Amino acid sequence: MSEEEYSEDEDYVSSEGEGVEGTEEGGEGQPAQAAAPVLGPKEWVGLSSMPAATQSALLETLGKLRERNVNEMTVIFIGKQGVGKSSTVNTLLNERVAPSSPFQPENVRPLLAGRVAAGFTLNVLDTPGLLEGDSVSARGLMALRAALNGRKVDAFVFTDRLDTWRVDNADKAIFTSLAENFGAELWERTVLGFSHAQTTPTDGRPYEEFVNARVEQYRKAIRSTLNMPNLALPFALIENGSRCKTNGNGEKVVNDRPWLSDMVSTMVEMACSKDGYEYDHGKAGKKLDPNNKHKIWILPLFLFQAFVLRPLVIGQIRRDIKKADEKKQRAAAAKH
Ligand SMILES: Nc1nc2c(ncn2[C@@H]2O[C@H](COP(=O)(O)OP(=O)(O)OP(=O)(O)O)[C@@H](O)[C@H]2O)c(=O)[nH]1
Repeated sequence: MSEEEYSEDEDYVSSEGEGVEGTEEGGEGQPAQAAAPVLGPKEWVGLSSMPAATQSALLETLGKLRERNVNEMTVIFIGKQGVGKSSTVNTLLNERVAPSSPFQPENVRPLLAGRVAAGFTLNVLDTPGLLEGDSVSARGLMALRAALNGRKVDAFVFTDRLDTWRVDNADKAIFTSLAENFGAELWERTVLGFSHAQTTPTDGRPYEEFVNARVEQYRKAIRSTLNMPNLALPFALIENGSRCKTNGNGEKVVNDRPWLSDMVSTMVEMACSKDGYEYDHGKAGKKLDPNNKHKIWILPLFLFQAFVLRPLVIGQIRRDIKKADEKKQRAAAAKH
């Protein structure tokens, strides 16, 4: 299996190299083991086995960036567990770079795969799920931070399933957490990716209407949770299942549209419309450290204790001692 893993020093590390270890997360989002040797991105071999129509559509779309003298695009898949992030990375590169399984969700991630075609480098990052039980996963956030550190990201693909209708409090907690830890800028560069898109609406309504309703539900939830009513949040449909329909050109289609080239086109539009996202380590690092949470109160509390509470308590003790002494003296005087 050809698999590349993320290295903190912004390089591409192939697990096929000699003595290369995984990048299991250590504390503070740092990989526990240094990975070596360092290799450059590999040729995008999976592209050549895609249908010719998909190949030319992808090269034409990526060519829009080349026209702007941009030779690289970095996209990162984020979202809950089991929503299809790894599968989409694999489908996009047409290579099994990210292990995807319904039973073993906790793979070594973040994972970076850099692939070069016609002088253009496509960097794709897969990250662990952002939910742990009912709460936002600190491990997931740290892995995302490790993936973002020192890297310019052109588009985030916030992935979820098209065929589930829930956007619950846990989802909203993820929206908020991402904004708090990585800035609202992350959401301004986010494409909503809906997997399991080859589905039949259960209520019998037309497919497009069904898709629009799900997309609008999601957008509304994110915009209102973050109080960002003007977030664009373009969307892409994804179908990684082996039963995905194909058109006459052999391209995988959803609702008669070749979804893979449509998805890449949406990513490229995002990359063209905004400067790449750069993570502010100092700012966000503090948020992720639970020990920093209440540090701001340490000094005021100390001063309050030293200059207000302590004198008050000592004063009260002295008064009590004085009162007790006076009482004793009065009792002794009464005896005589
Ligand atoms: N039918 C269908 N199945 C999908 C699709 N995307 C993913 N799956 C399946 O859903 C399961 C989970 O997919 P993954 O790609 O591992 O999901 P993930 O988001 O990477 O999950 P974690 O590793 O838990 O973070 C796998 O069994 C996939 O085969 C899709 O678009 N359609």
